Amino acid sequence: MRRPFLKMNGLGNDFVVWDARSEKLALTPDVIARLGSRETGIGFDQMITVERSSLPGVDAFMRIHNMDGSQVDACGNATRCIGRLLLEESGKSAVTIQTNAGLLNAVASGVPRTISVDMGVPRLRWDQIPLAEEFADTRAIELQIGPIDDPILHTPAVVSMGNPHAIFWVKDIEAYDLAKVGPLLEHHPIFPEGANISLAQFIGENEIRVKVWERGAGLTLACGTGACAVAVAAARDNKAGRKSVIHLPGGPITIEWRESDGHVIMTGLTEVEFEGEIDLETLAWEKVAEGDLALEPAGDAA
Ligand SMILES: N[C@@H](CCC[C@H](N)C(=O)O)C(=O)O
Repeated sequence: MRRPFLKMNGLGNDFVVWDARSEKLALTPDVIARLGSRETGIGFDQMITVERSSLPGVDAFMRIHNMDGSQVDACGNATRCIGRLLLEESGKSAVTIQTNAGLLNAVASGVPRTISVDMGVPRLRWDQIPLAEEFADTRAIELQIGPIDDPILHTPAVVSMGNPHAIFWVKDIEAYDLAKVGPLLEHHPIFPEGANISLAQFIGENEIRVKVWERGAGLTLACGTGACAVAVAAARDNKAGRKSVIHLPGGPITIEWRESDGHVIMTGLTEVEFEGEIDLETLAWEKVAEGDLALEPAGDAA
């Protein structure tokens, strides 16, 4: 059985997107991991399945799997990509996407291929992250790796954007081997559901350089929820204002933690890489059309 898919990315954080609104699709974690492998499969950081939502007024439900086959509740970059597809398809000025982390609204930003998503209210209590033990203040929790008297990394801020994030403030993000320390921190017992691990460095007023080791996916070029979590952690600690530009390896993303209602608004670029088709029995796949095929021509990003 051949099935079409789209390959998209948000600032280089890449996805295979299935439209399962009229024809259901259920892949096992093992098949997802095989498809996600850049050696043997299509290769992606996350797999997104767009399904019908049963909620009135909601445009679609978005199911998210990491490349290792695990299902998760939130993915910022993919929400912008799916928001763009639904906006272009419907011609509406705003769409609502149901996720397991809540309902998220997406609008076109006015800049070609650049979408703004209301990511909702960050969750800051220890049991919402979740953490394995109680911390009254989640701006800097007691956690360190490396020698006790000379830790490599210590006292991260923790934030949930529907998924768990730990943020380590450092002077120079390049001074750390995130591929080495990321897996240790992702699976640290303080995080019962694992965590996405960010290194964050101030490079100017409200300008932060960030690298993310993603739970279930490893180092990615960008993590949208990671960028939101960093911006919230910075503003919460008075290290930055309510609006920051987060510079990820894949490019910049603007995050505003809105004063009026505490919602986090994420604005950044999306890209359609190609359309493909796959035989779901053999997993043999091919590209059928390349390039950013959707409506708007390329332009400068925000
Ligand atoms: N790339 C994402 C986050 C995807 C999920 C994450 N790896 C997790 O396990 O929570 C983003 O753009 O937010």
